Amino acid sequence: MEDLKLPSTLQEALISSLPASGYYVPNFITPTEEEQLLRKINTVPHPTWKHLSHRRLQAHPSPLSSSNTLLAADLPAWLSDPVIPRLLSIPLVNDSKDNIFSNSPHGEPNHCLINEYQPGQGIHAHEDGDAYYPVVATISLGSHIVLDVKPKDQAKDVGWRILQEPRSLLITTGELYTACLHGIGQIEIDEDLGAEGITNWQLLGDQGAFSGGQVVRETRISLTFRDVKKAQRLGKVFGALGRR
Ligand SMILES: O=C(O)CCC(=O)C(=O)O
Ligand SMILES: [Fe+2]
Repeated sequence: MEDLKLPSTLQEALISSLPASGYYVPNFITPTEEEQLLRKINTVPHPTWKHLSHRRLQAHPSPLSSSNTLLAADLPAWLSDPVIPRLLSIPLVNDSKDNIFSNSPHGEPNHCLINEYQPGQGIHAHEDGDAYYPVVATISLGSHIVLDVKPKDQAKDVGWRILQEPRSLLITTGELYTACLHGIGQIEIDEDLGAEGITNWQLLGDQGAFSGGQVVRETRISLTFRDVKKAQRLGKVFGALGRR
């Protein structure tokens, strides 16, 4: 049995050097769970992947409509279990029943984007916008990656680098979601890894794997779980059409 050591509250996982709030949990899933997820993701029928120039992606249960509405449906069980219950099991603070999605419109994630990056691929600096409740829970599979974060306010000449190990969970919310941009460099080797440049260095599960200062990327898959604010059940959509 592979043991998981989850933090007893999210405060233990707070990345304190970042604008509020980012949380990092190494080894959020086991190697066996990682393998099972990768197998599922890689055996979905080919058309499910949307190919972009610098990555490919799947949207579950489906992509958002042009008005940012989700056709509400359950996430596939292989994607939601055990990840979502585990995520919701971590209290925000001591002696609280609240978790990171307690105040979101649906009380839990209803959407998951799966991004795949080959070494040398990335995603330009962007914000995730207001289609979603401002919490993103990202699980990394297959390889580490560095997420670059900077304030939207260009006058602020600062930035942070978050190292995401395989099997880790990163939660971005608060100011980090609303006032910052995030992106992933299109490079094959991450360099300058260490306590100086990596903002979550003290929270890593295996600092030793990165202490040489540089690591070659392999194929990395991210699962980004979010709560889409506008979600409509199919019955309601048809009902509305019928009334026209
Ligand atoms: O792959 C990641 O970790 C980031 C993906 C991302 O920023 C997005 O899908 O909006
Ligand atoms: Fe994003």
